[in-house]
Amino acid sequence: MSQKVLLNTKEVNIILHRLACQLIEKHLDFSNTILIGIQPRGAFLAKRLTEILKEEYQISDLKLGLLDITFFRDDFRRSEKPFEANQTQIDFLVEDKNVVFIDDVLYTGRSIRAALTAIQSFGRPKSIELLTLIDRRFSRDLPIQPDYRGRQVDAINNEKVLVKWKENDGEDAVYIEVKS
Ligand SMILES: O=c1cc[nH]c(=O)[nH]1
Repeated sequence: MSQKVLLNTKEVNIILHRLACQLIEKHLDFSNTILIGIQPRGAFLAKRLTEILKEEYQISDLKLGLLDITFFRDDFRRSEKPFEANQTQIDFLVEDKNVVFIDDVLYTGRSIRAALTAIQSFGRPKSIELLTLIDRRFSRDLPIQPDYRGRQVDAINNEKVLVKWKENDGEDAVYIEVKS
């Protein structure tokens, strides 16, 4: 197994700021917008973007929720091991809101398909967009594409993209891991 750096700490930081600015361009004061981090790893990205939007761009009216998709996965019944569910925390109405799903890696699109089903329990959003830090190009099983992307990467099937966050993994960085 070998690892190569795709994005270092500085590059991750620059991309986070760009993504925050792109969200501001589209959502202005965020009064009608809800950011939803897809559990588990999208939550780190969603929290980071929220911090940047609040602290560096003075967006005060931000609503951040976390969505667990475990029971909505299409392989849920196929797994031999029990899945471990994460917390869903959405403390506001989703009805008629502009929702932005936030996840770290977009790969097959199946997690986002599950999230589209899961969010329906909370109401009917006006719109749903997708923001991802890493878009693994040509890897999709479903017709799902990001509206905001940090970096697009062509990774082949024996490669895995690993996104690390300093609060959880000790550093902000993205690696490509090649299984030998
Ligand atoms: O490469 C991949 C694919 C899905 N999820 C990841 O975290 N990495």
